[in-house]
Amino acid sequence: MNVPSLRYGENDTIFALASGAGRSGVAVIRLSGPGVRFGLETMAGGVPEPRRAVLRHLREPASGEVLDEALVLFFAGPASFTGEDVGEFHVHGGRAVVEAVLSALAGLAGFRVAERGEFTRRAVGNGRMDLTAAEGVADLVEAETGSQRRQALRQAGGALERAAADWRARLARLLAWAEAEIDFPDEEDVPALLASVRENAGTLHGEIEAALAGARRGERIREGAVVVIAGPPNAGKSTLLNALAQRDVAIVSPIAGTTRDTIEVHLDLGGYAVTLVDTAGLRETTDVVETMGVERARASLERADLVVWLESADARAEPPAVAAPLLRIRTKDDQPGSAAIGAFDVSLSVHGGTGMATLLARLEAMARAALEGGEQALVTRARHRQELEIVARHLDIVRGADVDTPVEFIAEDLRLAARAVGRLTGRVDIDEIYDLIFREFCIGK
Ligand SMILES: Nc1nc2c(ncn2[C@@H]2O[C@H](COP(=O)(O)OP(=O)(O)OP(=O)(O)O)[C@@H](O)[C@H]2O)c(=O)[nH]1
Ligand SMILES: [K+]
Ligand SMILES: [Mg+2]
Repeated sequence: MNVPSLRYGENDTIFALASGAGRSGVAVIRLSGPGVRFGLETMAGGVPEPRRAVLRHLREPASGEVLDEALVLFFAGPASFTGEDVGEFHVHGGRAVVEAVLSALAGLAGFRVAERGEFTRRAVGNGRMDLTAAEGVADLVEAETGSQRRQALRQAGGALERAAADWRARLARLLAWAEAEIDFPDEEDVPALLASVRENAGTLHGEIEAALAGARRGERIREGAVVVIAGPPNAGKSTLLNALAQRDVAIVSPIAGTTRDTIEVHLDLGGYAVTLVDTAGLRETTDVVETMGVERARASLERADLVVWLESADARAEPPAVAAPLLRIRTKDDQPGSAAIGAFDVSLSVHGGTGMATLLARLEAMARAALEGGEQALVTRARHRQELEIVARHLDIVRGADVDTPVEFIAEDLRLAARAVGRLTGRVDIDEIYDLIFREFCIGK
């Protein structure tokens, strides 16, 4: 595979702390590259049998001082995560132990600290996985909810990689037919050949449209559905946000116009990731800062997957027209005059503790309805969607071609479609795409 080269030291042996920073029971230090055997011999007194954990003293190479007693593992390339020789030290997770082992490694010839995502980048470079699977690995590390974990696991396991490889192979075959026709034109065969190319392009187009149909759910599972709390000033929006987040995130006060910025909180709603957004109360105002807050609130309403509209007896207003589904809530149920508020879906009082369970159940049901099945989605990022939309556009042109369409035009559309699939999986030279993706990784992955 053709992979952009790293800025420096592709042949270096890289190492990093692969487990979390800070004190822990066990810390895992990972090494990968041509010097791994040498590193294990120098520090652990030998190279263990592949995939067999052995207990060894780790020594500082120069002084021979014992740094720790560690579990040592060796994975011989190419049957390893990166495709290179890989080693692991499972050491006691104290800061001084980790520091000592890392600085001993740094002293070995040809060894250096890994860049962000470099282990996975090498895995892609060595054909162990494609870019979409690498993105799945990054998502797995970031997963906060069950649905995110399941989706990431499928993707890291190559669900989109396999589909894309199949699409690309079929596009290549169609392209080969079209190019053969350009090189060896045979007037008689043209209609039959064109019919076959059109039919195959149509089938492929259908499969890609089906993948795109699940894209929104896939992306929402990954990023979290956006639930926006909105309403007039003092309706109790920030109070509700704090109650749902179970901590004091937003300032609450009896002064109308307290919240100005949007405040975001990540919640796990019945296994689905949700970003809950508190907004400034919507009203006409001459206060410059509050006006900016109201503008931000309106922008949030536009990107909402669900709007939770709050009203109370002392803060009444009709909701604005929004594209997303809207849940109308009557707050401060404990207040006199609440009954005067008509049409609402849930009535609650954060102070009185009533109605909260009903609201949570409604929110969970709406999240489930919006996202269920999303963990099966192939398309989980805007990047995937954008490339596949390009593929679909070109295939749509090909399937609609007629006898008068020059075969060169058909070939060009097929080529552009294949190139977009190539960008999706990383089987092209595009440094920016790599940088975009691997920037999200932490060191040691
Ligand atoms: N009685 C009663 N008062 C409440 C309840 N919830 C909130 N309040 C009060 O209503 C006032 C406004 O609450 P906030 O949460 O700041 O309202 P907000 O909608 O965020 O207000 P802005 O940010 O200014 O738009 C505060 O004094 C809260 O204590 C409730 O359930 N019952
Ligand atoms: K307030
Ligand atoms: Mg507020």
